[in-house]
Amino acid sequence: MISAFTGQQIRDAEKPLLDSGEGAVLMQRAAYGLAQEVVRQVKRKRKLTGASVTVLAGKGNNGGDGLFAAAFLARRGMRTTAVLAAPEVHPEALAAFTAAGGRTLRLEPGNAEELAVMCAGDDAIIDALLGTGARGGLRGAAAEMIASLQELRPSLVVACDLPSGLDAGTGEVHWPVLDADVTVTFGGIKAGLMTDPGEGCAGRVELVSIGIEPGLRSVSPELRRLTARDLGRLLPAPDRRAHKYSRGVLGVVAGSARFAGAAVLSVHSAALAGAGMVRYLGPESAARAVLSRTPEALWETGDPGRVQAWVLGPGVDGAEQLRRVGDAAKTAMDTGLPVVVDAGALGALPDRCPPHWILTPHAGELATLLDSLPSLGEIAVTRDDVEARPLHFVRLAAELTGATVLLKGATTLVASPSGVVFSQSEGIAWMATAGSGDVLSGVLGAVVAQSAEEVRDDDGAYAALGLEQADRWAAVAAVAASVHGRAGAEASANFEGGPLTASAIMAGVPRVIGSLAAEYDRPRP
Ligand SMILES: NC(=O)C1=CN([C@@H]2O[C@H](COP(=O)(O)OP(=O)(O)OC[C@H]3O[C@@H](n4cnc5c(N)ncnc54)[C@H](OP(=O)(O)O)[C@@H]3O)[C@@H](O)[C@H]2O)[C@@H](O)CC1
Ligand SMILES: [K+]
Repeated sequence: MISAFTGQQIRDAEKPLLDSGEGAVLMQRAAYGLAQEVVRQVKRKRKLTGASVTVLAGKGNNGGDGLFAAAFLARRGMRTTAVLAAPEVHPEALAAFTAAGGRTLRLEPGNAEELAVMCAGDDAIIDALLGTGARGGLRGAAAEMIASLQELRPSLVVACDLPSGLDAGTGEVHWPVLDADVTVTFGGIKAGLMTDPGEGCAGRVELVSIGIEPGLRSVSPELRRLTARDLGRLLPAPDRRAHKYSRGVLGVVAGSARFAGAAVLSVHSAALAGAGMVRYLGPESAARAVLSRTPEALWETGDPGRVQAWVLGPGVDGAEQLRRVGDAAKTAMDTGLPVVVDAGALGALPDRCPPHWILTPHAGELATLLDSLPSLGEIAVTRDDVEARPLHFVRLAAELTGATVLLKGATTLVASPSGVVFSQSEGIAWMATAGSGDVLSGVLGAVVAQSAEEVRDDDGAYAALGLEQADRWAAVAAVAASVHGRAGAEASANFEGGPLTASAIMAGVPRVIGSLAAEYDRPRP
């Protein structure tokens, strides 16, 4: 599992080392790691000697890291320029930079655009204006220069610790921000690099170890991300004694006469993601479409019989389907079954949900959901608000509803009611397509139905993540989000990176699950 921390958590971990006089050593390690990454990137395109690099240096230690890194690059034969964005910058770093032969220019009111044009053609730019000590975003000439550079699209931007203007803890962004190709981050990954909009500005994230890591081991991370290895361990797989009922039976209330496709996608995805059986509840017209795509499913017209989990809501429309949603929700509440609540069912929630109810809104649906909660008071939340502060709002929704909340997006966040948050980002932009969410609901339903026992087992794979039982449902949802994202990314790769349909995402699910199981060397069923 990858852990990410707030700027403050990182600074707290640094403190004992700073107090014992090791600050300069930490900075050297950070600067060396940063310089090495620039070397690697530049060498992919050309010879290092004579290549040009400009470091944009702010007044704090982030600027210090950048200047020390540039001094190293000057000694490796690169043509180095420092644009100093403050009257005073880190004095030792500046001295090292000048001694290595670097050229310095001062950013002043009036020369921002000229400097941007000058360095936009360089082989690399290091953004070392603001780091974890930033309050708010770039201002004045620095903001002007960054805005101009962003328009000029430089060929390689390496952010020092984090792109300047990004909040290290929340991922909230104070524009303008220069999009990085690579962010070299020190000591621990900053949470703002694993949640939007920050993650969208950070490019690839490289972690450089500087020696503070032992101090972070006992810290509860701000964000968690499951790796392929975690997924291999957590994904359910049947054993030899399995039968279809023990495997996880999923009840699905989805679709309607108008939106039959949502039911088709949700049910078929659940079947492909390994549910032992899927029971479908809906009108005859939708049921016909469901059964023609998934003959394995059962159309339930009366009492649906036993299930291990429910999916409620994709494509539901009209009083009849809403009544089925209400009936299933009541049964689930009475019997303690896990439920995935999507789309049309999000408006039919009880006042308080348990953590094994997983809500799956996108940003607009989350805004509507929050607005409908009396506990939020008079505050109105819009889709733009959620998109600007997804980590804040997904946590708030989980806290106020009591449910686990999965917020769909380029980076998918899943929050437990107590505030444990997972962030998965395997998907690709082509997945923002009609029906993609219906596929996720089916995959999640199948994973939930198969995992319920494992989640409750205090010696099981979910417990091994070190989470309380109520928080483990967020990990279950993260597993499904990751499978969905990987299926989309792999399907697009099969089309040379081309566009996707929801059906193509769905078709990729079994292969992803199979290859992830292999990742953990788990015997195949
Ligand atoms: N600690 C360590 O040993 C290690 C730290 N490391 C590195 O240090 C970075 C953190 O350094 P930092 O604490 O100096 O903060 P940083 O972000 O560089 O500068 C902020 C300064 O700028 C100012 N300022 C604030 N907001 C502003 C704004 N919007 N616009 C303009 N100015 C603004 C503010 O000054 P003030 O205005 O308060 O006088 C503040 O002093 C960290 O990201 C990592 O790269 C690594 O080397 C590993 C070892
Ligand atoms: K920076």
